[in-house]
Amino acid sequence: MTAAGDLAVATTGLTKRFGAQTAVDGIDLVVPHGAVYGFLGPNGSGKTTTIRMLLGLVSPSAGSRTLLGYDVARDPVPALTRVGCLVEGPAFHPYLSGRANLVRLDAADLTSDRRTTRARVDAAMDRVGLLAAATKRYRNYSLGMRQRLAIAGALLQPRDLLVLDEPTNGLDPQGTREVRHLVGSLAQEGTTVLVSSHLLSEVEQISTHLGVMSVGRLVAQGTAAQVRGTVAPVVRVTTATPDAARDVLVRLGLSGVEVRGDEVVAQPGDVVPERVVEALVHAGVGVRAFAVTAPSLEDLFVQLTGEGFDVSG
Ligand SMILES: Nc1ncnc2c1ncn2[C@@H]1O[C@H](COP(=O)(O)OP(=O)(O)OP(=O)(O)O)[C@@H](O)[C@H]1O
Repeated sequence: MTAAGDLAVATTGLTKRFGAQTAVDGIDLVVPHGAVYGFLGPNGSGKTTTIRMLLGLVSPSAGSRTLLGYDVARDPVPALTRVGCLVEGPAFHPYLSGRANLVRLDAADLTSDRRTTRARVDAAMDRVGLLAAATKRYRNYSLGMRQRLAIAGALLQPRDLLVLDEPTNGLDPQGTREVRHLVGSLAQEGTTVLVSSHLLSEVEQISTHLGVMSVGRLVAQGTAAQVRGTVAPVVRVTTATPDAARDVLVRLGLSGVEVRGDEVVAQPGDVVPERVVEALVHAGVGVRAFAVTAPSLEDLFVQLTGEGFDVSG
């Protein structure tokens, strides 16, 4: 058991009820220092509510949470001082430059040192690759640049932990790549990052750890490899007649049988691969390819949450 002090984020039985609805149901988050923790789940599964509790923006109905070893309820100032966050994004002024917007944002932070504002603003803009566009008006920024500016806003002070709620929501593929790249490089410098998303493709390439939410519960958590290991292997059959193949797999007793284009994917359970191939051939299904593989992240989420995830924007 790891002590909370060794973890960047730890929660115990964290719960939030809204009236009769339990939006977050007793979750125990474990985010080690240095991790990029992909906090995944379909819309409405409780990610934002969890993040708002972590940041002290709403109080939990039950349970506790620590950030960087400090209890958020008891010691909010030390807990939150070195935590940068992006939740619903700051409101930037369209007619001011990116730099002027960050100066305004810094002025709103009562703890910041005015003498160093300019240097910190430029360092943050440089960090997110926007220094060359510092004097450009915000309204002329692309979506990716706007989001990078928002992340720069979270970097005006030194941060050990960044909490980003759906940072690529609404971005085009180019903007998504920019933000993903930025998160990856911040992590390489040693900042722990908790990043939420309902889109698999956004976080799977950069996450060292995953937590998967489904209807308020944390249904899987661990290193990316551990989480993948919690689910069973899948068989994949590629064929010109996927519907016929699906019927064979269902008759054989495979579970989670799903047709995806010319591929049929299922969990074999106790049915050995030889038996599957034999039954397909016997039923006259032309098999182009057959494989037993570790589940893709998409398979994983279907198994864990019972829902398909959006694979892209
Ligand atoms: N202030 C509130 N009052 C009542 N219900 C709320 C409130 N905030 C969230 N909820 C409900 O709690 C559940 C979880 O919402 P939450 O926003 O945390 O999910 P999410 O996983 O972040 O989804 P999304 O990606 O859509 O934000 C939802 O059913 C939502 O309607």
